[in-house]
Formats: sequence, structure tokens, C-alpha cells
Amino acid sequence: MAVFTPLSDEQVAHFLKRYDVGTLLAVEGVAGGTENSTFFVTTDREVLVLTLFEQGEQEELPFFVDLLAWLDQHQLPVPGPLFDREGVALQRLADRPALLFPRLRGRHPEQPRPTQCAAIGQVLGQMHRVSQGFQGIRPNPRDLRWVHAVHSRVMSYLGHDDQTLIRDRIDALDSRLSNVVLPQGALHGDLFRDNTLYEGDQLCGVIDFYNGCTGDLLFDLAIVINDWCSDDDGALIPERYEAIIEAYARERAFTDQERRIWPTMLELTALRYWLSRLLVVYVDPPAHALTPKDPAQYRRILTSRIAHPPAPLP
Ligand SMILES: Nc1ncnc2c1ncn2[C@@H]1O[C@H](COP(=O)(O)OP(=O)(O)OP(=O)(O)O)[C@@H](O)[C@H]1O
Ligand SMILES: N[C@@H](CCO)C(=O)O
Repeated sequence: MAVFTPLSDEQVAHFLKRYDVGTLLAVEGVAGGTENSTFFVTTDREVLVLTLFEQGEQEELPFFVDLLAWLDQHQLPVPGPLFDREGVALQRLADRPALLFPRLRGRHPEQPRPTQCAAIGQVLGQMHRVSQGFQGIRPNPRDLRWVHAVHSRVMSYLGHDDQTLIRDRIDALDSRLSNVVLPQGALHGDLFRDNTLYEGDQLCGVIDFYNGCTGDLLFDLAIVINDWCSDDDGALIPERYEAIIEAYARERAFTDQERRIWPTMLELTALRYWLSRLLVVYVDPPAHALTPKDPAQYRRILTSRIAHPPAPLP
């Protein structure tokens, strides 16, 4: 469930008066999602999404609003935040920060076809090109420094082999990533399949930018490859991998440094999600009773990336 703060129809109707969006017909809580309260709001003119921010770094919300608005202005398929009659996007409702968005059509792809993979590769490449002109700054909070900072918090819950795997990987990443300078820009930061909406092969939108940040563009692509292209054993699925990489490369050419560091970036982002999922399970469970995502899946992805380096970037 993902309505942690219920809202009455009267509260929503009153809230909508700030905007030029028509009058309320219906409000429906959205079942997906784990962090925020989300509602589909139907007016006599359109269908909207209302998000209440329950937790996380709320002082960062202006960055996310600016990034979404920037991508929307550059014709990327994202839900650009709605601005009220006074030009304000970020509001308060039920004592929480609130944003209103257009509702995008479509469903999350579970087993994406190569054509659907090509669509996300193309849009991510376009997004990265456009994001290089974005002025906002929010250093990537889940990079190798974060891995260093948090890994010791989960070690005592793990067996000897897992502890050794994590220590060895951090050592390898340290030596391979020192003095590496890669193309920078704004990142989605969590572009899993369940943060996209498709109708057939058409990508209708990319949502949930609340891990958005700035940093190595390649980090974002590696997150996508690990989630979209891994089988149950963690191995890469070649047809999906090729479709994403080829479509991305048509939008943004890779540098030599990126080509060299690519296998390392896949390992770094696999370790990042293994650790973040371990933290949720053992250290910092969410206040709400939700089934945590399986950390072992990202252990399998990590060991597969170490054993079988990917096909080189074009
Ligand atoms: N603009 C939108 N158009 C259509 N559906 C949306 C939109 N925004 C959110 N949703 C739907 O609401 C669900 C929850 O939204 P969101 O991902 O922002 O919440 P969350 O609590 O941050 O979830 P999580 O971080 O677990 O993905 C999404 O999975 C999607 O189904
Ligand atoms: N996409 C994340 C959860 C939301 O941050 C994961 O699969 O672990």
C-alpha cells in the first residue's frame, strides 16, 4: 500500500483551487510505491497524480522539481510538475510537502522486449545529453564514498564469504576508480523498470525522480543495465543489453575512459543496490510494513558481473 497519509475529498478539492485544472470528480489512492503517498486525482478536465512526501530528504525537493521541469521543457517523457496560478510547484498539504503532476499512461514492463529496451536506452541517452546543460547540483549520494561509509553497518549480519566479497570489491573499485574523470550531468538515480510506463513498445514516461542527482552519467546507465537486463541468476540477457546500449550510444557517444571503466561501473552499481537492500532488511527497515526487495538478487548480479565482463561499449 502506498497511502500513508489519507486525504479527504474536501482536502483535495480545496487544494486544487490553487491550480487551473478544473474541479474534482474523484480521488483514488495508488497501491504501488514504497516511500510517498500517491493519489490519482480526476477533475472534469484531466487526470493528475498528487504526491505527498512522507520521508527522505525533503530539503532536496526543489532540486527534483527543477530537474523534472527542465527535462519536461526539453520534451523528455517525464511528468513535469504543475505550477499553481502564482507559479509555485512545491506546496504543502496535510502538513507534508506536496506536488501535482499529469498522470501518464502505461504500465511497468516486467520482461521488457528488445524494442522496449531500445526505447529506454534512447530516452536515457537523450536525457543525459539534455541534463548536461542543467544547472542544479546534488552530488550523487550513492557513489563509492557512500559504499565505503555504509558497508560496515551490514557486515555483522553477513557470513564470512559475503564479508570477503564486499571487502575485496571495495578494494578493487578503489584502485580502478581513482583518478578517473567521466562525463557528468544530472542522473535519474534509480531507473528501474518500475519507474517507467509503457503502452506496447512506446515509452510513455519515466517517473520517480527522487533519487535524482548529479554525477557520472555512466552510473545511471549501469543501474539501468543491471535491472533491465539481468536474468534470475544475475547474468546479462544479451538481446536486452545490446538494444539498450545501441540506442543510448546513438544519442550520446561514449568516451574512451567510459569504455575502459564500464565493467567497473556495473560492479559498483550492483554493490550499491546489494548494500542498500541489506540496509533496509537489517539496519533501517521502513516504518511501514512493506516487503523488502531481495538483497541476494544484487549479490548474484554482482558476482555475475565479476565473472563475466559485459560486451564492450561501442
Ligand atoms: N505521473 C504519473 N503517472 C502515472 N502513474 C504514476 C505517476 N506517478 C506515480 N505513478 C504511479 O504511482 C506509483 C507510485 O509512485 P512513486 O514511484 O512516485 O512512489 P514511491 O512511493 O516513491 O515508490 P517507489 O520509490 O517504491 O517506486 C508508481 O509506481 C506508478 O504506478
Ligand atoms: N529501486 C530500488 C528501490 C527504490 O529505491 C531497489 O530495487 O532496491
